[in-house]
Amino acid sequence: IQTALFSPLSRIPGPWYMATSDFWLSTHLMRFKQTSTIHELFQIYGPVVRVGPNKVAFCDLAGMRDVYLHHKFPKNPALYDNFKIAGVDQSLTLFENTSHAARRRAVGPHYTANVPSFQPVMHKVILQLLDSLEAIDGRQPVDCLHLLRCYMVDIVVFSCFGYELGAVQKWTTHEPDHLSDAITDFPKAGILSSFFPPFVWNILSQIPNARWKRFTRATKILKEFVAYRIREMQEMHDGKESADPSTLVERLLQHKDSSTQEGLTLDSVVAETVSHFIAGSETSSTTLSYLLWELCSGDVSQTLRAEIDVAMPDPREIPDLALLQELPYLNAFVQEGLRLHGAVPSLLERVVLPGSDFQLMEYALPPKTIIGTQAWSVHRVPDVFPSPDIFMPERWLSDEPNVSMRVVHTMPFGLGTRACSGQPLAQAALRIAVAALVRNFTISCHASTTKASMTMRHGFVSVSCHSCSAGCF
Ligand code: HEM
Repeated sequence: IQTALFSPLSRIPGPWYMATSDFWLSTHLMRFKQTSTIHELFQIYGPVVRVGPNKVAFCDLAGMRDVYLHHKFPKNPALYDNFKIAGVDQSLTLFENTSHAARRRAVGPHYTANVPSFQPVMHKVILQLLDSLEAIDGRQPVDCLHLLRCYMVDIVVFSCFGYELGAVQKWTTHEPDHLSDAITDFPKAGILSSFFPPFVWNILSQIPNARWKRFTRATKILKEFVAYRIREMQEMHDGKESADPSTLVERLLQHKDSSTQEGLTLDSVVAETVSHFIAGSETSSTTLSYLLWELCSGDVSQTLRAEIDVAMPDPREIPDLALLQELPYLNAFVQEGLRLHGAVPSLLERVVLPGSDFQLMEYALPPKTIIGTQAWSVHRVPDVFPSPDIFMPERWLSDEPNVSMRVVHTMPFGLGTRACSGQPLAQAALRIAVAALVRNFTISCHASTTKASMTMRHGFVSVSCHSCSAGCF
């Protein structure tokens, strides 16, 4: 009664029961439906909805800019602490803006400076993937999400360590790949474990089933892999610093804070690197799977194929990134895929700071209110994106009216200082894979891949609950 009727948030519309307890929203989160539930609430209650005793969701451009760009409110620790790596912060989870800015100075330049130099390896991996598919020759359907995850794992591991893991090769030869499994398991195990006290989770993790044990030990597997490779790199360099660090780990090991001159602890380097494995592989491969799903429809794939056939005369010669980034229909296709199927569609929760005197539309929000918007809803505002549920790359072509308005209404990589640092790598990997696959294959859906099987399930990132849920092609 107190929180529903007498809280400063009681003027904000929303279902009455959601104002009484966070339990209701959690039930949707547990069923991987929080994002679509909040989207439905916007349609019923309007652009500002109270979704918990202390939580407000909104879908409004001015609010979006205010929260993420102007006020730069810190992240809600209750959500983001779940992504700490064995209790250690990484850039996604750092609460406070100053410590985040320092970490970002260590990480950010890696992706802005080095991505073009990763191209030879990205080309090598995608050619291995083409070879594997050619060997199958359309005789059986391919679980694309799994294969594309291997593609991304190979790229992200190379970007972190300069080491070629061979995940796509292992996929081809059916070798077990515990690292790729651990990357997939990590977010699901994180969500599941957050519903139990640690001692109960520890007991559950003792259940004697090999696959279940690996699931519950996902963080440990990732940490051990990263720590081992870091030791190997340190021994290789034998204390010598390379002048121009080309891998993420080298950059993190060399980093010194500009004011204190202190470096990062080894635990922080491990946590930061593990987080890039997870943030980079699952997100990009899910988005790629959805792009393939859209390619199964005739018109889009024909227009894209016509453009790529010209840009890529030799099907085995992947063009330079600079050229791919100039292809208007490929760009529009990727942009539209990120709009409809971006892998982080959910509430990016922030906390209103004391003293900020924050006003969201006509509502004054007290300090410590949790607020956020979600890409899923922002990307479906019908006034900005007519027929929002239809996949229509044409809406991004530069001669279309209102393209610049659409650009400011998109946030697949988040917004402001906390936006995705890996965006240049993701954008490159998406373009290279789409161009190579479209130039070499005709893609069609297996009977098991339906609209229902492709319905997105989302926690914080979109998750696939069984191996085929994001597409057999
Ligand atoms: C299509 C692919 C991707 C999507 C849709 C995506 C989306 C996002 C979003 C929305 C955020 C901000 C989350 C927030 O505000 O809470 C984020 C953060 C982050 N992403 Fe990505 N991401 C993708 C690929 C990647 C890749 C390839 C990497 C690196 C290998 C990466 C590394 C990160 C990191 C380190 C952060 C934390 C940034 C910070 O707070 O400083 N992401 N990503």
